[in-house]
Amino acid sequence: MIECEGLVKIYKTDDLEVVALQGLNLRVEDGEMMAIIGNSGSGKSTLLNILGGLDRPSAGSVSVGPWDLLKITEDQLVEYKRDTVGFIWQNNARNLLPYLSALENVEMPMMLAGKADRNYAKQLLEWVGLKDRMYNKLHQLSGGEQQRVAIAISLSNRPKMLLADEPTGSVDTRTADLIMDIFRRMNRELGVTIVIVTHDLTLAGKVDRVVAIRDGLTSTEFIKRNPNLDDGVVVGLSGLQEVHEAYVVVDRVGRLQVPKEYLSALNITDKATIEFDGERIVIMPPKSLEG
Ligand SMILES: Nc1ncnc2c1ncn2[C@@H]1O[C@H](COP(=O)(O)OP(=O)(O)OP(=O)(O)O)[C@@H](O)[C@H]1O
Repeated sequence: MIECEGLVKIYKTDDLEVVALQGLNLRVEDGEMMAIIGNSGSGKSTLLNILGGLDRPSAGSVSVGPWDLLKITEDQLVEYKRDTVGFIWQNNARNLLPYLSALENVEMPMMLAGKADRNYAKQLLEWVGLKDRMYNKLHQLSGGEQQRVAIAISLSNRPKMLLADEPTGSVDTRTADLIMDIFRRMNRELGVTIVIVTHDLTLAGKVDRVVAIRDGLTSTEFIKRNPNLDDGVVVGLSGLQEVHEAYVVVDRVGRLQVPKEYLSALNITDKATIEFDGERIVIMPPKSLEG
């Protein structure tokens, strides 16, 4: 479904260039539900905005299904966003209309797209657990309930891919669990491909595959050892590693990212020695050329 290779995004301001993505590789299969984690500023939102067609890549290649997002025209982009992508943000509720009911809020984008479908709108609200609240005005709903209305809206165009940027960032743990259950259902029953960007490792631990981004590059992949086990409680990165196997990502030309803390522990700055002993590849500080 998603293929990024050597994806680069440079933000240019008057006197500054920020390289937010520096040649990122990522592949997401059709029907997969996965998470992207990474420190603040590592490029997660940039990647999601590019995948959602909200921002243009600078170089490299990125495609979603049949769409090449580097070459796509403005008109095609409108079509792509309308038909392929569903988007969920942390504070979606601010994009909702408080004086309309939950149902009217879900119907509104359908009407704007010329595809009004009251029954489907009702079904979506039922799916997100708001069957009994669909006629309530938005302002009568709690923050968590509003976030679920937003999820229903993101599915109203029957997207093939759902992109969620910190979807549980402003709700409590119980609501976060509920939202994850909704995602899982949408993924399993409707086959929607789901990409979740999160800081929350507990949340990330609930999906089968987690990709970590560091400095605008995919650095590590965590793959669940037993995908049939739904969710053990994951606490911190070590928790993630208990349920998931961690792999360093090696790109097509053999590049991989060595964690900064390993490099600084060995005082490796710009060069290293690399040796192959038949079984392992060993990276060491450069050998002195003298003596
Ligand atoms: N519109 C912009 N103009 C200039 N620089 C930007 C812009 N958007 C993002 N950046 C920079 O690009 C880098 C990646 O930002 P991005 O928002 O993708 O990170 P993130 O991993 O989503 O962070 P967070 O978890 O804090 O949201 C950062 O250095 C950021 O300052």
